Amino acid sequence: MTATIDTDTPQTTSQPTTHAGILAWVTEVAELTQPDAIHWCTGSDEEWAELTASLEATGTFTRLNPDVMPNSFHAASDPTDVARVEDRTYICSVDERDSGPTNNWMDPAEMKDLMRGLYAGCMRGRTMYVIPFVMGHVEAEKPMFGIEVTDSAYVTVSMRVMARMGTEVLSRIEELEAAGEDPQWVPALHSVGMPLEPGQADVAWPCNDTKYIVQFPEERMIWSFGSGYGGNALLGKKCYALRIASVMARDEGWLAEHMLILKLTSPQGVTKYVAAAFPSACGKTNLAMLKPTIPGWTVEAIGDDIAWMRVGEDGRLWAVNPEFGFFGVAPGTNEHTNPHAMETIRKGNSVFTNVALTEDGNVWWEGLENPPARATSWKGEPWTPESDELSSHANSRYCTPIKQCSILADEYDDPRGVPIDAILFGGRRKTTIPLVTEARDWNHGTFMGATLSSETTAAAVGAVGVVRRDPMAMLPFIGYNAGDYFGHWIGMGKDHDAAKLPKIFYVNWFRRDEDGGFLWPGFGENSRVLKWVIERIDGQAAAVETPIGHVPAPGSMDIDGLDVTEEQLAQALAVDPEEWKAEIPQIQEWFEKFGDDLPAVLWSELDTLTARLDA
Ligand SMILES: Nc1nc2c(ncn2[C@@H]2O[C@H](COP(=O)(O)OP(=O)(O)OP(=O)(O)O)[C@@H](O)[C@H]2O)c(=O)[nH]1
Ligand SMILES: O=C([O-])CC(=O)C(=O)O
Ligand SMILES: [Mn+2]
Repeated sequence: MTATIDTDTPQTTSQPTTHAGILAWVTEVAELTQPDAIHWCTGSDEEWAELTASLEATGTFTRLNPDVMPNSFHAASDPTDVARVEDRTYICSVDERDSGPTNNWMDPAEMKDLMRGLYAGCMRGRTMYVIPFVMGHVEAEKPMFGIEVTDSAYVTVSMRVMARMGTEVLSRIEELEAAGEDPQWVPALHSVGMPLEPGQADVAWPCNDTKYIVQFPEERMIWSFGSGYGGNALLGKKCYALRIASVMARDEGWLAEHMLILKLTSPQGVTKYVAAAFPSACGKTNLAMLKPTIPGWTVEAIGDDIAWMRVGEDGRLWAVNPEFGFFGVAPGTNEHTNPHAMETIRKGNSVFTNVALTEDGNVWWEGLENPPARATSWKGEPWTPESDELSSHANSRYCTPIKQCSILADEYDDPRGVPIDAILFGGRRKTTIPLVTEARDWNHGTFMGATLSSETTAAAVGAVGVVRRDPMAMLPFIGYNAGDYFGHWIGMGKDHDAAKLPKIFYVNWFRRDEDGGFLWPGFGENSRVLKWVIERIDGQAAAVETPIGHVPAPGSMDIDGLDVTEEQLAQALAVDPEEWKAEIPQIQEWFEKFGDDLPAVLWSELDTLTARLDA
């Protein structure tokens, strides 16, 4: 289907669209980037077979043993291209003020000049793939279309797992056009930035030391260069569904958030929906697929990374997961921590990046059961359990179709989504933050989100374990001025009946004792916290009022059969006024960054907290 020929005009698979705007843009990109061939993606199984075979041929993919991981592949990245690059990520708004103090900014015209220089001829010797995709449902009231153009077959294969894509999407765009509507689509340009000269052999993981991940918020446009890593290159995910969508959400009165969505059913058959924002590699996937340890409770997954939430006619906040797959952290995933993820993965049709490859054609990573006697590490070196180095990168990932998840809730397929009862904010903090705290009201909950702090993880390039403010777990993903973003959150409570909006809670699974051990066992045991949250909403569980909000009253949390001492639980739940007083100047410094753009309500919340701690 895709032919590679050496002429000035790229060979194109049969022209699949009559859409003038899309054709014009694809032509413009091809003229700039000079690919050898253009491939319009259909999303078919044949195309998957063709692309994965070509990735095997270039050494990017190793096919796994079909008896253990059917139709699945191992990939190892260049060792320098393993995570999101936050210092190379830009919000190029027309006005610098609109990108705010938490984003990198460059004048859009200047950035385009610079990047056109990088893109010029950058696809020489390669095929340019055109991926029509939709984030969310094609049948949504206003479908959120995108066209990603990329010179990476790895990205194309991964996009097929992570988003609804292909002919079906293009047909829907054309159909809406024909009906006289004006379907919007986000142009998303990606290149690994490594052209091939005639005769030059390719490498398994092409990329470029120069990287730019750029959002043009007013134009709703994305330009990415130099990286093949998920969050930098699968442009439907962080770039569109969070950065660009957060701008759309601000303008249109909804929320685009870094949140999981789960459905919780009690032994009495009462159903609740919970959304939770934790920073990257801080437990969203694990909570979304939780296997409760308390009898009679069930969790079904709806999403593990992104939630788009709109207030419905009933005044409630309705959430959809715009994605189609899981791009999950591999290390630490096992039969105990996340049995449902393991079951999902074992069905195959997956891409594993930067994990170890075993001699029998399987994958392995730190934390998984049954370490192999010998394996090849993610760096391509021989590895044994005695090796000093890790077998897998700390941010190694599996990319797996969501439909394979046996606990996927039926509501996942409903374009209206689900009405959210509770929002959890959470981070990775060794001290200070209790296991669970309930906000007094929407504004207090927004304050909790706006001051959320967490230790940095391997999901982004840079130091790991450094505490930083990560508001609503969205620090790297807010596509505009974070001060305005806080204002938008406050506004949601003002413009709507706050009583019908979700109740907000702050959780911390990561608090430690003096010896550095976790005070709370986490994973399936987090169902006990979810139960308390639901019982608070229903007015059943008791709480104690503290300066920072309501925490579980002694005896109010179900700890039946839990292997935790009273002392440990008390420590996990403790509110230490001295620790909190030490937070105040840090929060103050954080808020000062935003100057006059910080909503006054948040300053009042800080004053209230300070006064309560002093009382
Ligand atoms: N101690 C403890 N660790 C947890 C818990 N839940 C998750 N983790 C650890 O958190 C890390 C990654 O969590 P994920 O669920 O994959 O993270 P995520 O929030 O989905 O991350 P992104 O995909 O990067 O947005 C792994 O190292 C897990 O072992 C928990 O309840 N307790
Ligand atoms: O973006 C990625 O590559 C993975 C992810 O979910 C995150 O970092 O939050
Ligand atoms: Mn994420």
